[in-house]
Amino acid sequence: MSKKITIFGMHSVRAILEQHPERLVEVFATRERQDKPLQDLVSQAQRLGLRVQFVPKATLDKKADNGNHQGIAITALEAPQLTENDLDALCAKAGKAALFLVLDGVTDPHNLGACLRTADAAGVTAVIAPKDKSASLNPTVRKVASGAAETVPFVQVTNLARTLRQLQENQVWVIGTAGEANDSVYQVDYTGPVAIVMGAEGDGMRRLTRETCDQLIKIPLLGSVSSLNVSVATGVCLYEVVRQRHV
Ligand SMILES: C[S@@+](CC[C@H](N)C(=O)[O-])C[C@H]1O[C@@H](n2cnc3c(N)ncnc32)[C@H](O)[C@@H]1O
Repeated sequence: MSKKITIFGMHSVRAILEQHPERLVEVFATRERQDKPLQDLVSQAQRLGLRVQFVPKATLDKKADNGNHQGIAITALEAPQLTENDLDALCAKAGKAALFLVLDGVTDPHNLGACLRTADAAGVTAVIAPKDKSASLNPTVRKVASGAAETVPFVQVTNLARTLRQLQENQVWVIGTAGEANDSVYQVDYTGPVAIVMGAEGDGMRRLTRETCDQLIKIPLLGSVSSLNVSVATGVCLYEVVRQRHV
């Protein structure tokens, strides 16, 4: 039986209503807000046959752990957990278009949420992260992801270096990112199946992760800072892939 989770905020709730209505258990909306976007979402839930419970704002504040719920929260069944066992099938299904975002130890929920949001926008096949020492899909991540945590497959693996080798066996070219790399993000051909590996906020990629990559790339930095925020760097890399594949 799947665990029940709380999801809040208009975008995240809409993503579940539209993409996974079968996972919905309960819907709570605030009595205090009557605006049209919220009413539309409530009507959408009611059309699905769900009973919407109208509750005081304080009840939603508590459910969202004081996060910005925008007047709506739901209880939903957690999506089935994906692991390394699912990767071969994901590679086979995506074929040449496979695009993986690998996060080696991103621990800040806001960064994970922002990476998922960008991954969704860029058409990523799946986001991969190690089970340990990484942020997991908590309510803050889901809210920051703006619905993307409900749409992008999130694969949690036991051993990241082994997972990168598994991707390589599936003909995926594994590209690590590091400020001191020789090649620029703009010099690589991303038209075949690729995985882009991002490092942790503080230390970057771990040694074994870095050594397993087929190639390392840097994003040129022209000012005085020594690195970009990991979610910003993710956006730069993924959108170079999008530019090459779709523009
Ligand atoms: C805040 S940085 C980590 C900085 C860390 N001190 C290091 O040396 O990698 C977090 C991650 O964002 C990505 N990143 C940030 N700036 C980058 C750059 N200029 N080129 C390539 N990747 C970058 C890398 O994935 C990096 O591991």
